[in-house]
This record gives sequence, C-alpha cells and structure tokens, in this order.
Amino acid sequence: MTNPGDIYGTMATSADVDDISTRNDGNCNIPILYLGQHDSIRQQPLGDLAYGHLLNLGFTFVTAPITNGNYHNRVLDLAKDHLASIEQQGVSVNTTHTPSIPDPVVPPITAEDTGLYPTLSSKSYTAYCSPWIDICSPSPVISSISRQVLNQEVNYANFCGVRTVIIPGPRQDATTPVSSDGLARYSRAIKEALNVAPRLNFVIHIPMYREPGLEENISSLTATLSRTFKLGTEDSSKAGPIDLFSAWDSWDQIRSFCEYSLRLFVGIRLPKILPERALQTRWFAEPVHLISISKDSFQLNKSKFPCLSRDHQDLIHEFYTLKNTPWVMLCDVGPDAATLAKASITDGEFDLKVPGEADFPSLSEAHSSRSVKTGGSKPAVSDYVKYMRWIEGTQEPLSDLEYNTLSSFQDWLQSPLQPLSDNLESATYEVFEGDPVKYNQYEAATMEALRWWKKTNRKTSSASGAVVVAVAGSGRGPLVDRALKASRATGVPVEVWAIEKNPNAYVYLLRRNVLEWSGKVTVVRTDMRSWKGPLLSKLDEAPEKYGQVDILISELLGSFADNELSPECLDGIQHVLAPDAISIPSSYTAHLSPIATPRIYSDLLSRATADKTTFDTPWVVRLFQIDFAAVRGVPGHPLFQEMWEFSHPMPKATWDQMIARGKSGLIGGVGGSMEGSVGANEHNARFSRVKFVCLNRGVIHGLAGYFESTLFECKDGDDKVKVEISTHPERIDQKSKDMISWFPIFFPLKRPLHYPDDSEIEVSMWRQTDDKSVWYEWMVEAYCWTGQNKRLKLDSSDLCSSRSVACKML
Ligand SMILES: C[S@@+](CC[C@H](N)C(=O)[O-])C[C@H]1O[C@@H](n2cnc3c(N)ncnc32)[C@H](O)[C@@H]1O
Repeated sequence: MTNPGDIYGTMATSADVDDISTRNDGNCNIPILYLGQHDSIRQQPLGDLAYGHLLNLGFTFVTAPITNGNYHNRVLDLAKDHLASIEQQGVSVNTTHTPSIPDPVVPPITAEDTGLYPTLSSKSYTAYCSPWIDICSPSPVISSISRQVLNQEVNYANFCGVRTVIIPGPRQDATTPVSSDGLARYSRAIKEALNVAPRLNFVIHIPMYREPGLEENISSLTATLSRTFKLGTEDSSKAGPIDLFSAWDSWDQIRSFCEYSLRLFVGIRLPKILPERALQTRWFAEPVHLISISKDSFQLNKSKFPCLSRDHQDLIHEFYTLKNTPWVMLCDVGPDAATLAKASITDGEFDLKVPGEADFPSLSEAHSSRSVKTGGSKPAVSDYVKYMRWIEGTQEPLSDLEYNTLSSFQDWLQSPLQPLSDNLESATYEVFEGDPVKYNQYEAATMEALRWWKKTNRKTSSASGAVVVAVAGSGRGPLVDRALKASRATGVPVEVWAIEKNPNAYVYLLRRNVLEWSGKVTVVRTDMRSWKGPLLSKLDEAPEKYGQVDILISELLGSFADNELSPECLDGIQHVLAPDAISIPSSYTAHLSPIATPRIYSDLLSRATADKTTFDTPWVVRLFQIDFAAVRGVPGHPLFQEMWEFSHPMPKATWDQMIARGKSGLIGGVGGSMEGSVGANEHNARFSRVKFVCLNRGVIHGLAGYFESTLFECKDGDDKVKVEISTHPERIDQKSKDMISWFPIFFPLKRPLHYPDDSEIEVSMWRQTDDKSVWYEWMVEAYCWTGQNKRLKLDSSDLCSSRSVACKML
C-alpha cells in the first residue's frame, strides 16, 4: 500500500521553488499559465508604468536586464584593448598560456552600468544575464571576461533581492573538441556562480535542439571581436546534420557538474518544428522552469493572427500537468521600449478582452471568417497574449482527485509501509478505504470464488455447510464487508473470520461486528502466522479443536507486490487451509523499467548527507516527471519487464521443504544466502536479470517498479474468468482503471548511469532473506555492440542494497 503519510500536510519537495506558478483556486481544475515577456534588446528594467501596462495586458512577469549598454561597451573596450596588447607582443590571441600577460580584470559594475536597484518589487523580477557573454568562447580571454561578467551580474542581482536569473545557455554543444572544451568551462562557471549568488535560482536558457535560428540573436563577444581579431571561431559551414540530443547533452553535463543543485533549472527554447517524441519526453523529465517561445515559432493563420501548431499546444498542455508548472515566456513579440514608453503616456494602446473560440479559428475557418485582421498589419502583442490565454483555457481540466490530491503526490518520496512490524493508524486505513476500485475487484474475485465453490459442489470446512472465509490482515474490515456482500450476491452462505494483529484495529473490528455485522463475524487478534485456524471446540473445552479455511482473503501487497512481506505472511497461515482452498490473491508479479528522474535524484542527493540510507531505500513515489530509458515494442524486451512471481497456496513440495528447514532450527535469523547457509525462507528468495533496449543516449537514475496480481482465476472449460489488479502503466486501465491504492516504487542508483545511442541496459535484481528480514539488491549495467558477437560493457552501477532498511519478518 502507498503510505498516505501526511496526505493533507505539506507535499512540496525541497526541490520546489516557491515562486513558480500555482494552481487556479476557482472551480475549474485548470492550471494557470504563468506568462512572461522578454525583450532581448531591452537595456533597462521597466519602470512602474510600463511594467503595469504589461501586467494589464495579461503578462504575469517581465524580464529585467541586469546591466546596460554602458557596461557592455566598457567590457567590449576592455577585451579589445587586451587582445590588441597580446597581438602587439606577437602572441596569438587564442593562446591559452600567457603568463606574461595576465587575463584582464573586469572592473565592478557602476551606477552608470545598471538600471536595476533593490526595490519592493525586486523579488518579483526575473533577471536576464547579458546575452553577449560567451563563456564557451574559443578565446581564453573572452571566456575569462565572460565568466567575470556572469559573476558580477549574478552577485549584483542577488544583492538586489532578485529570486530568479536566466542565464543564456552555451551556444555550442560538446560535438567538437573545441566546444567540448568550452562546455567544460561553461559548466564550471555556472557552478562558481551558484556559490557567488547563494539565494538565486538559476535558469539555463537553452534550445530544445539546435534548430537554426533558435539561438540568442544578440552578437556574442566572440562574434563581435572576431571582426577585428583572428579568434579561433568554429567554421559553422562544417556543421553536419543536426544532432537532436546534443543540447540536452549540454544541459546534462552542466547540471551534473553542478551536482544536481536544487537551485539550477532549465529554460527550453521551443523550436518551430517540434522534435521526435523521445526528445520531448526527455525534456519533460527535467526541472524545466520556463518554456520560451520566440515570435518566429508562431505561425500566422489566414486572418494574420499568431498561433501555434497542434503539436506545440499539446506540448504546453503536457507540461501543465506538472505540479511545478513551468512559466511560458514570449520572446521579442513586442512591445519594444519606444512603444512601451509611448503607451505609458497615452495609456490607450492595449486592451485585453477574454478571447473565445472565434478569436482562434482553424486555418480554413479563418479563411472565410469575418474576423480577418484588418490592414495586413503585424500581430500586436495583445494578439499573442490572447492566444496564449486561449491555449490556457483549452487545457483538459484535471479530475477532482488529480487536482485536489494526486497532483500533490507527484514525485514526492515516501518511505514504504511496514505493516508487519508497525501498527497502522486509523487515518491510514481510512485512506486505503478511499479507493473503491481495489475493493470492487476484491469483491468480484470473492464472488467468482464462491460461485466456483458452489458450482463444483465442493465440501466446505464448516459443519453448517457455509464456506469458511478468513480475511487475514482485516484492518478496519473493508474486505470483510465485501466478503459478506459477495455472499449475499451469490447466495452462497459463508462463515467469516477476521484475523488482525493490530490491537487497535482489532477493537474497531469488534465494534463493527456488534454494530454492523450482527455478530456474524469471528474476530481474532493474532499474527496470522500463529493462528491455529477456526476454533471448533467450545472456549473451555479441552483439548481445543481447530477447523480449516476454504477461502483466504488478504491484502498485504506493496508497490512491488512482495515488498510488504505478503509471501512470508501467507506461507505462515497456509497450515490452516483446506486441501482445495483458494487464496485471494492467488498470485502476484513484480515489474521494472529503468528511468531518468532528475528531480527525484536532486531531492535524494540533498537528503543523503543527513540520512545515510537515502540511496538504500526503495521509495514509494507517484512517479510523474520521468522519462523511460528503454524503447517500447522490442520483441522479448518490453519496456516493463517481469522480474518474478509468487503464488498461493505454495505447492506441497515447497511447503515440505520449508517445514524441513524450519525443523532444522534455521528459522529465526540465522539462515539465508547472506549467512552462508540455506534458511527456512529461502524459497521466497528470488533473482532475475533482464535486458532493455535503448535507442537514444541518456541517463538512468534508478528503476521504476510496479506490480500485477491475479486475485482469482478459473480456467475451467467455458467458465474462464480472471479478476486482476495492476499498477503496470500499460495495463492498469484494462485491469483496474483508476486504482490509486498503490504508487510505484523507485529503486535509486547512487550515481547516474549514462548510456550511448543503440545500447542495452541489463538489470539484475535479487530478493534476499535471512529468515528475520527481507531486502532487495539491484544493479544496472550498460552495454553496446562493437561487432557481430562482441559487446562492450560501458558502465555499471554499484550493487545497491536495501539491507540497512530491510523489512522485518519478526
Ligand atoms: C495493507 S493493510 C490492509 C487492511 C485491509 N485489509 C484493507 O484492505 O483496508 C494490511 C493489514 O494486515 C495486517 N497484517 C499484516 N501482517 C499481519 C500478520 N502477520 N498477521 C495479522 N495481520 C497482519 C496489518 O496490521 C494491516 O491491518
């Protein structure tokens, strides 16, 4: 079961930033679009009037440059003078070692260099670093100057109280030796800047992929100075085909360098043509703080209104399902500084009415529409804003459950429950009981089992002829309710026993028996493994006589099926079962898939110093902002692979073996493979190794785990029936749609594992036991083929183990 924890408490992870867009608190469950405006040539932060105009227009934030043209010119002059003096000394301007000519020092920012000052509204500013800096420059001098500028700007923005600063991303990726050198310098500079400005959130502004025209449109220092000096600029004419994942590679390198800082985010520039789905889902998993859309990414429909393609709309809607919804920033859609200044005076240019469908007709409708934009003029900024607000309104509303509860759980780490060693609280049971799907499936399974019992004319274990049903681990009794309901529905009489070890839940069950079940249920407080079976003799009669159970109902499943020790508990109660007895569930399987989940990894890293078991813990988590590493549809290697299965009741041979091992005194924490001997619980140990196929290179942060369970199956003749529950992402809708009782489980890796294009990932997983506890061990390896029969191992995780947080059997 998922730990509901403090379901009504604070859900935000430490990875959250508190100033990102929040949800609408109106009646419609639609996230608000946090819409911003960026003007790449703006020189000064906006004054209050101009800022107010943009807010009235429908924007929620506006970017502010940290420094102005004066500063730019000063830095440019400094760089020019320095490069000239190097040349005068007969040294190449690209030389990396100039011991006799130290790098120039950029003088501090002066009052003439900036229009940004600490004010009451500084906190709401989103600062934009100078787009002309070029830390990746092949010229060491320009790289050094750019790094100094970055530090001065973020330091000053931090002083002013700004919360978020956008930093232009590297202009090239690590696809050539020159730019890989630049990227290393860029990554290091960001790490340094994070230390320089300890309160700022950093957003690296980078294209989704290197679509031509998507880069910063401001000339970099390198480009400007290469008109005068022979700087080692790269020959762009040699550029090969676009490598779709190279920009993501750069981002991955920067954040890895910065050790997944919780203050480091990415802002993705949306291209005109969206890339393949695999790259979209890759970015979806990243800590995307903003999505920027330039004027060029908009199309004009026949009425000359700006609009985005259906794919762009879908992508924005997808990002808006996130709890931490990214901002959307419109770049260079106007108004420019001069127009804004005019508008501040006349106060008449901008009006904003709420747009409707008619404002955004399809292309064909637009052709014949009355609302053709007159004058053939360029779209006004208000057209862009109206359009984005229209997109906001066309989002699919979230269901009440998703909106009010589930979205809070996105990627929120919970320690797995230990219902065997801990006693749950009433509120926890109450949360379980809030999921009707699970109980409906249990009721359906019980009805089918009773029907089968009746149809096959089986002897029951009771003197009255009623089928003896035991609910093992009854909690507050919801499965008892469903068993009684199933009996009424099928007309098959039952004798119900409720077995529960939690002393508090036991009291609740006794009360329900009197008030609701008319004393028809026998409630027993015991560990099911010590229960001797239904008591047949009178209380004071000696010797005591015990009967058997025909149908055993239990719900002891965890997010990975067996991780809450269902196998061990059900083995322990098997001795009370009649020879033909049915167990509901009759079997369950565990499934895995390797995933990238940068947000969760950042969260884990931040906890790891205080809690040494962070990376040993298989976390229960509603995995949401994730990307699956493997591809779907590879025969024999599906995206989700089954690791193992448990069935109940266990076969006689296994039972005999378990008894024999127990008799040899091994039970009680001395047996098991890690103790160098075979323990009594050894039949519940498992091992599996599976292979996943990956097309595009990427990174793995851990393994996502799911389960499926057959509650009841009848394979007889024409009466085939199977009642199941599942959290398997590809099958949950078919088997138990909308079931929310279990979130997935996440087995983390201590160190992210990178894999190249066309590689194979092999996952080894063990279920280990030493007779007093159960734990998992997991390992991930990456391989690629180097010849027809030759594979090269590229990387491997450590052997990870949850033994330090093992589930206790005793
Ligand atoms: C996941 S809860 C399910 C409760 C209830 N059947 C429901 O569906 O809401 C598991 C229950 O089994 C009980 N339990 C776990 N191990 C047990 C054991 N060995 N003997 C008796 N009860 C056990 C726990 O105390 C808990 O009440």
